[in-house]
Amino acid sequence: MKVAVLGAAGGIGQALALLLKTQLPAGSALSLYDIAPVTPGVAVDLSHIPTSVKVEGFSGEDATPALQGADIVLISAGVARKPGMDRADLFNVNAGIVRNLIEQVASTAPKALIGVITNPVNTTVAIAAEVLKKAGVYDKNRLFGVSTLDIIRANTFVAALKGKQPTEIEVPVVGGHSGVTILPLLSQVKGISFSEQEVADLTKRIQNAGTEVVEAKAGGGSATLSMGQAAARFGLSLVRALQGEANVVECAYVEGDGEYARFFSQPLLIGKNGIVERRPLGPLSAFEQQALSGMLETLKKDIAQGVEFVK
Ligand SMILES: NC(=O)c1ccc[n+]([C@@H]2O[C@H](COP(=O)([O-])OP(=O)(O)OC[C@H]3O[C@@H](n4cnc5c(N)ncnc54)[C@H](O)[C@@H]3O)[C@@H](O)[C@H]2O)c1
Ligand SMILES: O=C(O)C[C@H](O)C(=O)O
Repeated sequence: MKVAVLGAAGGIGQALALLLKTQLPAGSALSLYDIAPVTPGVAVDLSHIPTSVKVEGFSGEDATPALQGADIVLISAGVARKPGMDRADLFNVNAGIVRNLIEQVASTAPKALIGVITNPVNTTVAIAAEVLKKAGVYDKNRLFGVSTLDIIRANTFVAALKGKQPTEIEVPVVGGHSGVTILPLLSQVKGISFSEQEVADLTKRIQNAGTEVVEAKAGGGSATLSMGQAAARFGLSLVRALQGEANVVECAYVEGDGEYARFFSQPLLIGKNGIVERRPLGPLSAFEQQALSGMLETLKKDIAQGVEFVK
């Protein structure tokens, strides 16, 4: 099993690489790439941790040496928000970075499962899909926008509010990954009920949690450590699915049947060839139904921007 991390010298990339070095199955390979010259050094640093995971690091303009034989590619290359910015403000820089890296994935690891972390995810995943399509290698079952951070945040905030262990809680979060497009399905959390006020407050907090971190870091970037953990959870789920484990289910932002929008985050059953089944959202409360219809215009606009960029 080979996992490549693109953007590996960054805040997310380094946290993710550390978690993968310590948690990938023995015998795996971890391949780190970043434009920054420190990247081979990050790999040497990690290589001193005593696990049976081989680490290599590559820097410069060419990502392909890192991508040779990759089964999974996780992409966090790009710029992060500063206070006062929306994720959409990152489009001008990150759209080109994602296009360039996906072109290299298309030529070097066309069968890999790809997880896009780089923001704005609602748009960068559409860019990735169009680039892969142009290269003739697009498989909608193998491309994922990583929205796991919304889920782990939701689990944390619900557990804190209700005096539960965070590990006992699993909140499905659907839609997209920015502002109103983030929709936690609190009505589906087993064994817990919420007042209307709690639902309104929790939903808002989960939607604004990225901004909470950006403001707290005061110009020093956005979520990196919690995102590293979220990306590791998602990446390790992909690993388990590729290894043939049954019942691997994660929410992620993927191309579906277009019922709500072309790309939409929903629960997915993942197997050896990527997505096996897109699971329905299940019953929604009136609040959730309203939030779902309210997000669609924004989400569709974000997606169209990505499609237009590649045309
Ligand atoms: N999906 C999510 O839930 C989520 C959560 C947090 C952050 N993010 C996004 O992830 C991205 C990275 O965040 P970060 O905090 O790690 O940023 P960072 O600035 O710490 O790291 C980004 C890395 O990308 C590298 N890079 C830039 N251009 C590159 C290129 N062309 N090729 C290879 N590497 C390149 C940089 O050298 C840097 O090391 C941002 O776009 C951020 O908004 C997404
Ligand atoms: O908020 C950001 O800009 C980063 C990330 O998307 C997050 O949710 O923390």
